[in-house]
Amino acid sequence: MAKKLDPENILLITDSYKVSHHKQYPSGTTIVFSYFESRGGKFPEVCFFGLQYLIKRWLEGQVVTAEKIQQATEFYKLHFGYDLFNEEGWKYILEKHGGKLPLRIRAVPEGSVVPVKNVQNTDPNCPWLTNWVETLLVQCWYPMTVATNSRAQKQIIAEYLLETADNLDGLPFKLHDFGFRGSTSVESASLGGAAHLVNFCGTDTVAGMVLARNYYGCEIAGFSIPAAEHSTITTWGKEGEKEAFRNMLEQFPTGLVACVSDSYNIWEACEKYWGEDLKDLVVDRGTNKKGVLVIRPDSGNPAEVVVKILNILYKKFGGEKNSKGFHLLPPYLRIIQGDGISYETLSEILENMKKHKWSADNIAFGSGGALLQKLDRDTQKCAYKCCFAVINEKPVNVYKQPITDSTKHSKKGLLSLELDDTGKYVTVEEGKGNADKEYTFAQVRENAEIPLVKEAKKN
Ligand SMILES: O=C1OCCC/C1=C\Nc1ccccc1
Repeated sequence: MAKKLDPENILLITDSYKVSHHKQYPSGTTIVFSYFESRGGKFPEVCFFGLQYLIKRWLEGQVVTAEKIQQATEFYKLHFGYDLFNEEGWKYILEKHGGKLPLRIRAVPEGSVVPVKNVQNTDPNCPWLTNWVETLLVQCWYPMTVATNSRAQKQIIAEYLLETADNLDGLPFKLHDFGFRGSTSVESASLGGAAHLVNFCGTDTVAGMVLARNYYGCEIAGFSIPAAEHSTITTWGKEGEKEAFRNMLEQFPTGLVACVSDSYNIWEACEKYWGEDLKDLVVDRGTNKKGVLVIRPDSGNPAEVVVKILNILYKKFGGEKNSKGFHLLPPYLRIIQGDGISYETLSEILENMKKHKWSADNIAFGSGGALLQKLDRDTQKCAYKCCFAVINEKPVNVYKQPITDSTKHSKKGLLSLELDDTGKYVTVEEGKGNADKEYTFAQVRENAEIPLVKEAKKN
């Protein structure tokens, strides 16, 4: 039985080819300076988020130990078939820096909507370290892209609320994270779930709130409510669906409760069960116990199904017109559409509601795969490139400009390396091994806030 490897060993968290890179830089290279950027993509603006987690989770403190070096040495000997691994280099970091990484990572504040981050080695003997950590740091593409995609949907919903609702008060709970099960791992769900929570407060992805607390100091970053799933309805049988619904109202006598209602016939569920047989219970729960019933369709064409349900419920429960002249169901009755929701489909649904004079206040959305999973590094074209180096004390601008793809050219030259007053390139103070600027989740949310909300808060 092969000896277990430590999956948290930073010497094993890189691309294999990087293990050979310490032999490939020009001799005399003392500094490698690289930057991370989104070269544009689906969204013109990107919301930067997740670096703090990556640093605290993987790069902070004494991350190098003699045991980890030994383990990596043995592993890479097997992997390459001979001694290629830079054992000396890592031993140097262990001895000189006590196992902390002599790196300087600068980035815009978490949550800000400008995509710039740069990295450099701070010990002239470890120029190969800057790009060793590329593999890990480029994974920042994921939380950044989720936060960006989620924020773009916040913008859409805010616009429709401004047009069809009295105010933006409901915005934080308008897009609920349904994506935990569709995520590739618990860690990616935690990162993506936290990224969504930069923009909203509604989530079922518990892992996201765990990360928000553990890495951004937020005690509770999201909220949810008691809600049915198909199994808790269908176990009552088709004949028992109405009783299953009644049970929901009785088991959760106050507050919001959501009930998926499309197991058999959503039209009959709204018309007969909610609209007639259980109507008094719904109204009483609503008016006397501040209860809100949230009816959840989960199939059919979302834009059509939502409007058809609104019309049925209006016929049965009545409603009112708001200050913008749009219809609103009674305050104890709302809808959540959690099927087929994405940046692309959101507008179709909201536009169809608006066309039929329905306020966006009547509805909330749930999104799963599109929110946390249907993205990749190309969505925002995230890359990490070396743009500057110091070789034999000479500054060198570094760039690539492939003749085969001009859009892949990289920025060149010093983006913001420290200079001392004699114009010499100084290796900034040794990596203290910890992030000297930490952001609270509240600060991240404030940095990411959309202009429409900032405007509304002023008035
Ligand atoms: O359907 C689902 O699939 C994925 C996990 C969450 C989920 C529903 N949750 C929910 C929460 C609050 C109001 C309504 C539903």
